Amino acid sequence: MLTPTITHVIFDMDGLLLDTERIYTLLSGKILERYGKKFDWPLQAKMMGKRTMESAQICVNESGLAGILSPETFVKEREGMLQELLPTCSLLPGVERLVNHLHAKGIPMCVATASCTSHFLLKTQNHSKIFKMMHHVVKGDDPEVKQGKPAPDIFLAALRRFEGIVEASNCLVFEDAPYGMIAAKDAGMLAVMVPGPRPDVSYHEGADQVISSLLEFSPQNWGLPPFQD
Ligand SMILES: O=P(O)(O)OC[C@@H](O)CO
Ligand SMILES: [Mg+2]
Repeated sequence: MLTPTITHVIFDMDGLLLDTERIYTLLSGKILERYGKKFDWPLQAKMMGKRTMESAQICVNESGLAGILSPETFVKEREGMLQELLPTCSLLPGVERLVNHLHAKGIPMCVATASCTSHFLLKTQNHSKIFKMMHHVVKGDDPEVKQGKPAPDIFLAALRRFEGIVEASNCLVFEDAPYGMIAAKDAGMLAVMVPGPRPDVSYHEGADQVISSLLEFSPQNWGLPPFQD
């Protein structure tokens, strides 16, 4: 295969840069338990990458709680626990090494996350060094993002905010979620999936490469400068 020429990188955030999906899983499970329901991976896969109210609506509907638990109540019951736990999130393996490397080599990078601004601030408050290296961040509540993932809007908005004219085909997206993968591919970009600890390969559909963590990523395979170490 010809080595692609990647000139720009777009990072998803939850479950890709930060280990926040475990917090969402824990809290969604806690709330559903109160209503005698279980939170499982197929449901999580439908929620990952979705914006707050969209993911709450999916959770309530798919758990058969429509009419019993409203998405607004679900979000309200979860909010207090999120405020407490989100600032405790850590960087996922390989993030610091890759972001520092690309920054040192002058590769423009940005973040495209379904996270709303208030949650973004909680999640990143202890990781400013990493996020300072991003050229820009597009969040789920950005006015330009009409539709959330799996629509390509957020990645197209991220593309437009780089300096100069950048081709989607020269952009590499890193994502953990099936809907995020669809969004990246529909935006005309190349995409590496880091699916996290889940065995079900059916969710890897459409990825140009699947790796178990960013520690496995080889920049030179994408036309990016190789690691020195
Ligand atoms: O950062 P991403 O993975 O787009 O998702 C955030 C969203 O799942 C949390 O509300
Ligand atoms: Mg994600």
